[in-house]
Amino acid sequence: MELSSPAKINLWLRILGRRDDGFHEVETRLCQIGIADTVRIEQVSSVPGIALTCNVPGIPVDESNLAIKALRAFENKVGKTAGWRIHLEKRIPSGAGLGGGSSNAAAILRGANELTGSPLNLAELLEIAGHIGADVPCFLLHTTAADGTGRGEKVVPVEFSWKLPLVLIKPSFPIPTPWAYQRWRDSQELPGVLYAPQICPWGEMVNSLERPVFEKHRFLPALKTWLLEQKGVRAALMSGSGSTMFAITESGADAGEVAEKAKAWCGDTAWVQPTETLR
Ligand SMILES: C[C@@](CO)(OP(=O)(O)O)[C@H](O)COP(=O)(O)OP(=O)(O)OC[C@H]1O[C@@H](n2ccc(N)nc2=O)[C@H](O)[C@@H]1O
Ligand SMILES: Nc1ncnc2c1ncn2[C@@H]1O[C@H](COP(=O)(O)OP(=O)(O)O)[C@@H](O)[C@H]1O
Repeated sequence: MELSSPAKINLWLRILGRRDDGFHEVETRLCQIGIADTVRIEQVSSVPGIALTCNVPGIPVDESNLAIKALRAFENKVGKTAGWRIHLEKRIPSGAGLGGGSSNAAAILRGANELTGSPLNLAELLEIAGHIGADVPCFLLHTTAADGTGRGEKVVPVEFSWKLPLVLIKPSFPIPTPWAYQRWRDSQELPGVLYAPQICPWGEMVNSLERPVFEKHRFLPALKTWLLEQKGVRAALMSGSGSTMFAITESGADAGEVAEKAKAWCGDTAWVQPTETLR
């Protein structure tokens, strides 16, 4: 079975405070976008085991891979094991704040469930997904957008009718999600950088994690400021815990032009990709 595993951006991510369990209470809107991995999953035998391959070196293919974590969690829930083969054809950059690993985990849950006669309902799949990662449940819903609360794992579907042209810019450095959250409370805003919500027809775009991440990675506030000065850019924001910065443009043509300028501005260190939100 072959499944598409889309990336996401966060149109907003507000941290409300730190919880007793060490996680942070958030309010976020996650929107799927037109960049996707391809996940292939098949049952190959009744002898228990998981063989995972991936086209990108550096992505772990051991038990730490979220795709394997998802399949293990699925088997534990249904109480059966089998021999599985999984292949990940990655296009989503890793450590990018685009939910690539989380999306792969959701695709594996969907695929394993379908291949075994759908023993689990959506609520059961969502419950498993929430224990794999905060960004996994949103990819199980039948809408391309979701609002997350709690750790981000409590999701409700959102009918999102905007097809927003985007430019994604991911610098060469990844940002570990735990690091960003842990530094949020004691972080400070840098002078002259826009952190305030950007009021748009599709919502108030803001990301609380910009404050800790921008303190350390000064390239990102400089990039955000530069993007907001470009013709045709309506808004710019970091996605999730970063390092991807995205700009929403007036048109697809503007997105293409800003992408070309961004490649020149960033040099060849960044991954630059025009795309759009799905609806
Ligand atoms: C929820 C867990 C962990 O307790 O499993 P269960 O214990 O229920 O089974 C899951 O592993 C899932 O946590 P985790 O694997 O860390 O993945 P993510 O949700 O992506 O979070 C990564 C890390 O970012 C930080 N984080 C993330 C989200 C959030 N709202 N607040 C945070 O502080 C935490 O340090 C967290 O450990
Ligand atoms: N299937 C996967 N795809 C990508 N990264 C994965 C996967 N499984 C585990 N990882 C690890 O998770 C981290 C990044 O996860 P990813 O979801 O791509 O980034 P983000 O959470 O920032 O969107 C990296 O440390 C990577 O090694």
